[in-house]
Amino acid sequence: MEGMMPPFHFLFFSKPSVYIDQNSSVKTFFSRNGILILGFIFILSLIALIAVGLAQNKKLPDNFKYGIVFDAGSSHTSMYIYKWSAEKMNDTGLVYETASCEVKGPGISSYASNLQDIPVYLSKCMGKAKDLIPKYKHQDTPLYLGATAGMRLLRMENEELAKMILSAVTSLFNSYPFNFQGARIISGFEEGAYGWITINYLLGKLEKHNWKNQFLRENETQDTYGALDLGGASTQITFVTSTQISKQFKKTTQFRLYGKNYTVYTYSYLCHGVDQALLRKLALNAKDASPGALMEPCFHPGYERTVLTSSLFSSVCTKIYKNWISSRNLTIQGTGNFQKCKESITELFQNNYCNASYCTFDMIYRPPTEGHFGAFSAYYYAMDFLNLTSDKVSSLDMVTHKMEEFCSTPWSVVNTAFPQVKEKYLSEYCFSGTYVLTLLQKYNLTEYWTQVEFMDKINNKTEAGWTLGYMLNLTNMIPAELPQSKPFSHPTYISLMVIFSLLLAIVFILGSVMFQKSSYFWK
Ligand SMILES: Nc1nc2c(ncn2[C@@H]2O[C@H](COP(=O)(O)OP(=O)(O)OP(=O)(O)O)[C@@H](O)[C@H]2O)c(=O)[nH]1
Ligand SMILES: [Ca+2]
Repeated sequence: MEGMMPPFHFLFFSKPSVYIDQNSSVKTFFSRNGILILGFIFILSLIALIAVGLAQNKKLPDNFKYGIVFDAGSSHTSMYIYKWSAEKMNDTGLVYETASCEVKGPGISSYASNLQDIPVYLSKCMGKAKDLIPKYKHQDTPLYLGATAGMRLLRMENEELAKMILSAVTSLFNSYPFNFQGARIISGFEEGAYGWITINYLLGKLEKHNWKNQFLRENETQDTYGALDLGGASTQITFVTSTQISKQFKKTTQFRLYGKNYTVYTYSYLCHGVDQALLRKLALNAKDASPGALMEPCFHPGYERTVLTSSLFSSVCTKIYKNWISSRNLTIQGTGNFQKCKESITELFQNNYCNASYCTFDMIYRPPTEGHFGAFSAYYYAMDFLNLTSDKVSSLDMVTHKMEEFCSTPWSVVNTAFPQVKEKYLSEYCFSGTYVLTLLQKYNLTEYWTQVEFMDKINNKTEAGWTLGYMLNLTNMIPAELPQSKPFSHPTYISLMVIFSLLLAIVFILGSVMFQKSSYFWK
């Protein structure tokens, strides 16, 4: 019987078999105990591996980070609180808006003559930030305030006053427990560029994963969206261009994001925001007004608004018209005529021209527009209210027809139909809708109506605007190079480790058994 295969239950540490030679009892003792020890080590290793795997994959308490940005615009100030997972901060699209707060009152530039009111103005939203962000995160939460066109205009008029407003904000924000990073006037160039970053980051256009969770390479990324922002005092247009632009124009910037280079054209037209445009239009037309009255095609028939003419000329954007009339009361009377309204708005743009290699109005060089555009702020407010967003209305003719109908509707009818809408907004939708169409036409974008998407909150969460891009940039949250992707996800890695360790252990035990068996065989 010597040399025969031992029964399989030998593997399970049965008594030494009867096949064993009496002389080899010492050897048998060692081999049996060796297998016992190996088996023990095997079970221990298995338990350890499973424990490591489970511990590693245990859901960790959420480690979120927060950032606060105040957008101090010309017409009003808003606060946005952003939130993201600390582990995934370099992925795209993962930072989102978790809360926002509308500061009650006008734009911050109107506080030039009452600086003492700035703490009251901002403290309600700051209180909200303190309540919403967990206390132990306050010190790590960056806080920024960026002021835009309203403050740019004030700085042109009185630099000292603009500085005093920012100092008042700085001393207030320094008294809060957040990591305050400064209050400043951002340039129109930054406003356009950060708006472009925001929408492309949120739309996932900067880098993409394919189905294997690998990053797509340079020429495989999706086309980016151009960004159109229409504020109260300025408007920005920003898009990636393939046109070779002479350096002298200084209107482009290079971004390297997630390993890809972008040549981005951006320009901010000061005084072309919707409030300043209306003021310029009224100031321009006031010279031809019969004493005390101004007929206005951009307001509904039956609408009346009385203004002091000096208020029309108080802005830097309208000062050039100042000498034409002395200050008096002026009653603006709506006539509700879309075509006339459009003609009068067209007068606000000078020298519109576009050929194959460049376009311009107001003598500003612009390469021809390319691709899709996301239009936000006042573009969205007007077109959304009028139900004229490009996904609802397919042709420019339809838009024109609807605008003609809306502008000619008597004010009493409009006012009764929308009692919940603020009078300022409601009375100006005919003007702002017409202004949006004219501006898009000046950009040569109305021919491609369906390529303009009017957007508000992207992914139903995060408002389109410059603030998110500003914070992403200042916190270095968008890497220049593509992050290296790992071949396996963490759970897959742990599972594979367990399986292969098990296999190794089994092979090892089987090997020792076989070795032992073969030693019987050669006896
Ligand atoms: N209909 C409507 N209009 C709004 C709303 N919020 C702001 N506006 C108006 O839309 C215009 C543009 O507003 P914003 O985009 O906030 O402008 P801003 O940031 O204050 O101005 P800039 O400094 O030029 O960027 C202004 O005339 C506002 O009064 C809104 O919710 N609905
Ligand atoms: Ca703005």
